[in-house]
Amino acid sequence: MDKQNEVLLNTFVISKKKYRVVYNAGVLVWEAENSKKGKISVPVSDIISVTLSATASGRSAAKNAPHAITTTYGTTSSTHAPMNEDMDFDRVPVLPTSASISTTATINTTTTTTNISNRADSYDLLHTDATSVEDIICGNNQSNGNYLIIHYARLVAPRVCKWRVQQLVLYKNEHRIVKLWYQRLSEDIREQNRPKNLLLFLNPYGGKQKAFALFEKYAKPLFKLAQVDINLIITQRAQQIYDIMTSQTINLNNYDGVVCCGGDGTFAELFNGLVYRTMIDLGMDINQPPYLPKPSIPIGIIPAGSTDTVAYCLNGTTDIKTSILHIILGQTHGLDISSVYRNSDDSGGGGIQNGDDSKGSDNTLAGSTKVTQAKRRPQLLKLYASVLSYGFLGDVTLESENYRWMGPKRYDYSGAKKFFRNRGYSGDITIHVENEVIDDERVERNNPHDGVRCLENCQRCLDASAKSGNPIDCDTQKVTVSGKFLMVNGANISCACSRSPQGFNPYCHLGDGYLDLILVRHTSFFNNIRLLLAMSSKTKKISDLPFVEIYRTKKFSFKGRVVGAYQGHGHDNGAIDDELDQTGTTSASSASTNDIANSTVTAGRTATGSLKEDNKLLSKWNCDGEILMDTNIIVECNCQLINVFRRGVSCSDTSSKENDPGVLNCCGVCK
Ligand SMILES: Nc1ncnc2c1ncn2[C@@H]1O[C@H](COP(=O)(O)OP(=O)(O)OP(=O)(O)O)[C@@H](O)[C@H]1O
Repeated sequence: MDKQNEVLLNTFVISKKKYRVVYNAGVLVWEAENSKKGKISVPVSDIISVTLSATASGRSAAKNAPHAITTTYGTTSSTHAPMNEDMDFDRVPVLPTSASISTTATINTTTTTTNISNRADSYDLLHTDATSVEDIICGNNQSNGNYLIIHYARLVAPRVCKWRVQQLVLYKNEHRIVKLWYQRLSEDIREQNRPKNLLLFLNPYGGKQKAFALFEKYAKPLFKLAQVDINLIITQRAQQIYDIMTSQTINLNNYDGVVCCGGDGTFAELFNGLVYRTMIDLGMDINQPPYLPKPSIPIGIIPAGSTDTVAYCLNGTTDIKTSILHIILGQTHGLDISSVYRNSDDSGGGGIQNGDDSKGSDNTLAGSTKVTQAKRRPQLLKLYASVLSYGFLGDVTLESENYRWMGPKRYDYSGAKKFFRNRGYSGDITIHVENEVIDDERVERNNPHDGVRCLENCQRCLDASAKSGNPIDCDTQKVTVSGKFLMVNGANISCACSRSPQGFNPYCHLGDGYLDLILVRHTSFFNNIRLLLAMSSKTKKISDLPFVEIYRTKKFSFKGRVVGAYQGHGHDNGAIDDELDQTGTTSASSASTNDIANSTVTAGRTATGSLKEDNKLLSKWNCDGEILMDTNIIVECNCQLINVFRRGVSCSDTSSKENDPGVLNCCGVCK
């Protein structure tokens, strides 16, 4: 019979009670006989491992097998003590499954070149037929075992999106039947598209500097249970992940994925390195690439940083076990990545990828030299996944680096200092807004306030993925916004985190190809307090505040302005600031915005003052937590440029109006 239609149906004993157990069409269902308790079902895509055992606990002599770990610290190697078997596992006992297959379960961390053949061996071992694997795993005694131990992942706390490993122990006195179930489930698990070999970078320096301890405690036992080989590289310095990824010494074809254990900065190094590596492999000019190529290998993040915004937005939580489980289960989805380019007058400011700019090559603020500039591509500075922020957040990041010894508290300290100063930052922003004509009326195509969150199986992201190779021609209008801002933020994702559950905009999507540009005008100190309260609220959104504007766009450019620098005015709450707050403008046209007030000059082009003094009056861009030295930039969102291990967030709040079946739902942030 066709395997898909073959139904396994038997009675097993679970915790001394008889259960009817069915396995059909990739779903395992168990239901107590003579009980009103409901059925429990688990899809095979959530089953992590299945073991045949002679005992209900699954313990065997193999548990005591020594476990050597060799870890690469940058370029030097050292050997660790055997792995601690008594790790927190949500009280699920660690089974002998992988412990007995030392080549599989060992965390292989010697240099990548010497490691490959070992990993290949272990991989082959895992892919031999079920009987021989069973013999290896269980030993002769245990191959006659009548216990089938199944480990699976389950969403145990839907409101906070937490997943955990659960254990199901099935017993039957007929070994033949238990073995049949074991073989069938093992086979179906092997057919799942899951990573078997991962390259893992660990940043021991980020967050509370506990990444290695967290890895040992949570990641190692889970990878061991799922029989995933890990090549672990512990970083020794900043930028090392980027350097390793872009060096051709590492053969990415030997891995099913590259994962990092750290914060947003560590993840940024990883995907920057991966995209640049892809450009290098394709022989592209990495400084002025004509387009950004999609890497073929998926990446993942195990949160161990300070804010862990990316992990929170991918999984709806910064819970480390949840992230590891999603990596193990191997589902991947596209994630938008935004690219930042230098916006210098001679860069042309346009001509970046997708032919999108063939129409808009005059996207620098001065649009006069269209023909010559269209051919020049601006210089690529950096890629980011969460947010690019100018003004308040840029200054906080810049200053907080001086207090890294404080750990995550450094942001509170620097943030408070900057908050009380309430500085404003002047600039001109040109936003490419897409329009469509409905009933003879030109309306904005993308509404950032549409109330549609990015949840599991997000339709908006699925549509974007289907269209990405086939861009839709639409009417793009340039909107110019000038004035003084507390912050200018280009949010690639909602940027929610445990401290800001709604982030900048809870309706921002992970893979729709658009970023949300959030402009917070410079206003009173009282309004800043309102902003702070909204940012930390579970229900309020900052877009409800009258001094916050959100634009959904694929592209924007920014030029900072030094205001009244040589008129003897201070820039912190000075009279001129108030004056300029009122002159802040928004105009929807493709006209140049060079006609700005006489008292202002565009950064880097001051006529009388020194560049150094100008720079003091400007802010810096915070790009995924790192500082960018360029002020004048062009930003583009690249639809689903990278594939990340994530499942998407299932929404638990069924009472929410946003989750009506009729409303378009998608992946993102749990309430
Ligand atoms: N061994 C190391 N020594 C010093 N710096 C390192 C090392 N390894 C990585 N780094 C750098 O540490 C920086 C901060 O790391 P990361 O962003 O992961 O932590 P974080 O800033 O505490 O967390 P988050 O970004 O989530 O707030 C990264 O930019 C990375 O380049």
